[in-house]
Amino acid sequence: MIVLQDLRKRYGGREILSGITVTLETGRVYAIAGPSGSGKTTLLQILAGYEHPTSGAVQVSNTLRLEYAPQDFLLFSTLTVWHHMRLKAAARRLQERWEERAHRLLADLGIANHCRARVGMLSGGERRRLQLAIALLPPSDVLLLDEPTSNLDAMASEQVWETLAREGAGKTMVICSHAPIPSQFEPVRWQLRGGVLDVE
Ligand SMILES: Nc1ncnc2c1ncn2[C@@H]1O[C@H](COP(=O)(O)OP(=O)(O)OP(=O)(O)O)[C@@H](O)[C@H]1O
Repeated sequence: MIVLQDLRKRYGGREILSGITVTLETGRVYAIAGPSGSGKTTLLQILAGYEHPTSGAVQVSNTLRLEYAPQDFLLFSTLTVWHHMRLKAAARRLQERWEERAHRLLADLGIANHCRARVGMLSGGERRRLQLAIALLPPSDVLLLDEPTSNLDAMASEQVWETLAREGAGKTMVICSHAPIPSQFEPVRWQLRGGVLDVE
């Protein structure tokens, strides 16, 4: 379980998040929509531990394994797709059969044929899918996904949602997206507006 208690975030004099209190239940999917600049990424970064709130509390059980797929590409342009999977495997100390799993994820996401390509050569949509494959590679309990289908056409988006439905089964997922999240996820739909989170 993840609990946010009166969470506030200010940048300079501006309050981006204005007192968010919510409980995220294990195994549920949370879809966060909201206008550009409303603070969706900021909220995900706080959940991921990349940003600190200005005030309020974030309680995340320390047994939970979180993986975060950011909106910006945190990738190395001179390394290949496979190098990135290898780096993630090393960072998470994966041992058994991670290569097999990595190949399957890349295939499911439609980028297996780019395994040996340098990331600098990939399109925005291919980078987006690599970013997701990296987040999905290790075992996890919570997936924090920022715009998982941006830069993707309808077919590639479909591949992403299918992969997330399979790989995310039983996990808590928090997904920020301007695109609608398929109803098969039965998401709790939130709107972030004016620093406040409303259930739709
Ligand atoms: N490190 C920072 N320093 C100062 N301001 C920031 C910082 N990070 C974000 N902001 C500001 O906070 C606001 C919320 O940004 P955020 O990226 O969280 O919005 P968002 O809802 O994810 O937007 P989008 O839908 O366009 O991705 C924006 O006005 C942004 O300029």
